[in-house]
Amino acid sequence: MALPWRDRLLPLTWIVIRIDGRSFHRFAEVHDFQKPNDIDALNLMNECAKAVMEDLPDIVFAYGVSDEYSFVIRKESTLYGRRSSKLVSVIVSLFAASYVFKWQTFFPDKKLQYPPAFDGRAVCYPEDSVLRDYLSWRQVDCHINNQYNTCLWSMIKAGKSKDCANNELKGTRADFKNEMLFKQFGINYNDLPAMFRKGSYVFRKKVQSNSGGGTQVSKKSSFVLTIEHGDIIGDTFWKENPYILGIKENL
Ligand SMILES: Nc1nc2c(ncn2[C@@H]2O[C@H](COP(=O)(O)OP(=O)(O)OP(=O)(O)O)[C@@H](O)[C@H]2O)c(=O)[nH]1
Ligand SMILES: [Mg+2]
Repeated sequence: MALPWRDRLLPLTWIVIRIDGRSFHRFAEVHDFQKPNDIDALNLMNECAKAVMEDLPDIVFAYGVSDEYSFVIRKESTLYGRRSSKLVSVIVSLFAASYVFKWQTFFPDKKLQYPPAFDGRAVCYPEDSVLRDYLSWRQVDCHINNQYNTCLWSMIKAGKSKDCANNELKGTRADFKNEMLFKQFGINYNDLPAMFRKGSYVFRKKVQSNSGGGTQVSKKSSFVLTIEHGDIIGDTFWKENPYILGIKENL
């Protein structure tokens, strides 16, 4: 048994717990997910992330793509004594249980064929800028994979074998793929849903409301767990929402 202090994550650092679906290549096949993106499956992932964040307020942000989700726990958190095994296992099991619990809502006509499983790992990021770099990296990965898979499945749907399509795409650049999608398949890549191109993120959105009446109207703000899709690379998103990570410097 690991000694508890060995399991403790470095104090005052961002903790990122990344979970990933186990053998989701097979899971997607067995459950006949749309290729390359299944809207219902992605929405189900997003709702599971939201459920995890509802349960654990110390998670301030989550970013998800395909079968993975990264949960960001605030620097000052002392949740479960910052024990890695406890944090990872609680988040993974809560996510997997939510996936089964909510399955029927997203797939009312599909039976869940077997229990899904997720793995998880914890990484600490002491610097705010490195946490932002991590999130940008996951979003770049989403873009690269999605652009590749959109080309691949357009070619396969047009009659090419998977091997042949993979060979044709090997080593090609982003602009080549964009042009191929447009010229051969009439797809303007930028018109595809942002959820496919940019992934999804969950955070507590600040909403302003008026309270009181007559001359006593005052603005009140509250925070609502929200799922959105868009750019989190660069400063714009974080400048517009500085309260999410509480990072004010260097913006
Ligand atoms: N058709 C379809 N497949 C998806 C979708 N989202 C995820 N997947 C599948 O899930 C896989 C996720 O990739 P990985 O996590 O690298 O592979 P994995 O099969 O889950 O294997 P391990 O994570 O190593 O256990 C993708 O390669 C797809 O096959 C989707 O929306 N539609
Ligand atoms: Mg996986």
